[in-house]
Amino acid sequence: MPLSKNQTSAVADIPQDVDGLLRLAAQSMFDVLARSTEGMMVIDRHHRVVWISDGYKRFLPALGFADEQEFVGRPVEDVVPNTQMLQVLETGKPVLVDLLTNRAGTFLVSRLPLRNDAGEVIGALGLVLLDHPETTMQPLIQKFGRLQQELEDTRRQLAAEVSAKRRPKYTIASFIGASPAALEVKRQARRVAQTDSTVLLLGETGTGKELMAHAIHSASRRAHRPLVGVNIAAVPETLLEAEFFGVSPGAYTGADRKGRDGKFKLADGGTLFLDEIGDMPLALQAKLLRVLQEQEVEPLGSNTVMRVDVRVIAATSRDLAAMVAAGQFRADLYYRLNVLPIRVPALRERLDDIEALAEALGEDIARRSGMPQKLLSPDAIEWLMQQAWPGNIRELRNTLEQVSLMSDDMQLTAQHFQGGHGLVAAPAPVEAPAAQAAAVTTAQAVAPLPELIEALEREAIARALQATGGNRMAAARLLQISRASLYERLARWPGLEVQVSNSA
Ligand SMILES: Nc1ncnc2c1ncn2[C@@H]1O[C@H](COP(=O)(O)OP(=O)(O)OP(=O)(O)O)[C@@H](O)[C@H]1O
Repeated sequence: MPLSKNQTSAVADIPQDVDGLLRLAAQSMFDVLARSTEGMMVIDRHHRVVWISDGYKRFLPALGFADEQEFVGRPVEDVVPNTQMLQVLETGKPVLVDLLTNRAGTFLVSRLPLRNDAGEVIGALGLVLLDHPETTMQPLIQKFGRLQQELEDTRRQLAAEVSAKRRPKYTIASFIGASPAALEVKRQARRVAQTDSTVLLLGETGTGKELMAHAIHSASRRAHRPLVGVNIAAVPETLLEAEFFGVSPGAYTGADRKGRDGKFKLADGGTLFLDEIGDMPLALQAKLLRVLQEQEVEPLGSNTVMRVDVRVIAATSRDLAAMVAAGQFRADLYYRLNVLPIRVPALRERLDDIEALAEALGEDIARRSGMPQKLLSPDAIEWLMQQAWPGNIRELRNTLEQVSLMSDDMQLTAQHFQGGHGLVAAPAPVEAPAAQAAAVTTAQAVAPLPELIEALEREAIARALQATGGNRMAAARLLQISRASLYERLARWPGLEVQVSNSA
C-alpha cells in the first residue's frame, strides 16, 4: 500500500535498507525492554556477566551483593542461583518465558541468545519480565502449584505401588494363628529361613503348606530373588523333565526349537517350591536327587551341565515314609529332602485359631467379592469350632465364602452354616450344598445335568482312590484321566480324599 502524504515526513527517518531497519528495530526493542522490564543482564560466551541494567541492580542485595562491581565479571552460575542461562549458550535456543526461583524470590524470566554476524552464539541476554509474579500472575502460579502437587502425589502413589509389588505376597505373619501348634510351626519356619538347607513341609491338604513355603522364602536371604513353584501332580509326567531341567536349543523341532529354561534355571539364586513331591515319578526322583546333591542341571538334548544355586522347599500331603516302605518313593531322595521337616498342623489340632482365621478369611472374601464383610455370631464361631475340617483352611474358606454369598444377612449365625456341612461325627462326606443336592436327586434322576455329572464324577473319583489306597497316580490311571485333571478336581472338592482315607 502506498504511504499517504501525511506519513511521508515520519517515514523519511526510517532507514531504507533492510539491515539499517533491523538494527533500528533491535535498538528500539532493547531500549523498550531495558526500560519496561524489571531488569536485564548480558553474559558473554564464557558465561561471565558483562552488563546489568539499572533495574537489575535492586536485586543485588537479595542475591548477596553490595554493588555492581562485586557482581559483574563473575560467572553467572556463581552469582544467580538456579540460573538456566548456560543452557541458552549451549543450545543457542531462546527460552521465551520461564519461572526462576532462588533466594531473591520468584521471577518470570526470558532468555535470548546473542549471535555475531556469522551466526555464532557469543553470549546471552537475560530479562526479568516480572518479579513477584505470584501476585500478578496468581491464577497461573496457582495452577502450576496444583499441577506440581498432583505430580508429587502421583509419584508417591507410584512408588508405593512399586514397593507393594516388591513386597512378598506372604510373610510368616500371614500364617494366621496364635495357638501353641501355630506358634510352633511359625517358630520352626523362622529358624529354617535362616538356613539354605532343603525344607520338607508335611501336612494335610489345605493346611497352608504353600503359604508357608512363600513365607519361608520371604524371610530368607533369597527374598529378593525369585520363588518358582512347580505343582508336580499338575504337570503331565512326560513334560516334567523338561519343566525341571529345560530344553537346549535345537533339541526338538517345532515349538521348542529355540530351547526353554527349566524351573531350576528360573529359580537360580532363589527358591524352588516343589508341591506334591510325593507324586514325582520314580525315574525323575533319581535326577532330582542328583541336582540337589550337585547343584547342576543338564537341559534335555544338551551334553553340558549348568551350575545353579537353588534352595528347594518341597511339600506333600502324602505319607512319604510309607511310600518309601512301599517302594513308591526313593529312600535316598526322602532322606535328602527330610533334612528340615516341618509338620503343618491340621485345623482340628488348632481349633482355637478358628475365630482369627475366620475373621482374616472373611476380610479377604469381602475384598475379593467387593461386598461388605459379614459378622459371625458367637454361635456361628462355636459351630465352626465343632467341625472336623478334613479339607482344613481351604475348606473353611470355601464354607465361609459359600455361606456369605448365599445369604443377604449381615450377620451369619450357626443356622446359616448348618445343613451344608459335615459334622465332626457325621459319616457323610463333606460336600458343597449344590453337590449334595445333586447326590440326593441322583436317585430320582431329576436334577440339573451339570450337578448330576459332578456328583457322578465325585463318586467315581472316591471309588478309584479307595481302590488304590489313596494313590493318586494309580487312581488317575484307573479313571483314564490325566493326573492334572484328577488333581484339579481334588482341589475343587477338598475333603473328598480325606473322607476316602477315613472310610478305608
Ligand atoms: N494359617 C493361615 N492363615 C491364613 N490363611 C491360610 C492359612 N493357611 C492356609 N491359608 C489359606 O488356605 C488356603 C490353602 O492353603 P495352601 O494352598 O497353602 O495349602 P496347602 O497345604 O499347600 O494345600 P495343598 O496340599 O492342597 O496344596 C489358601 O487360600 C491359603 O491362603
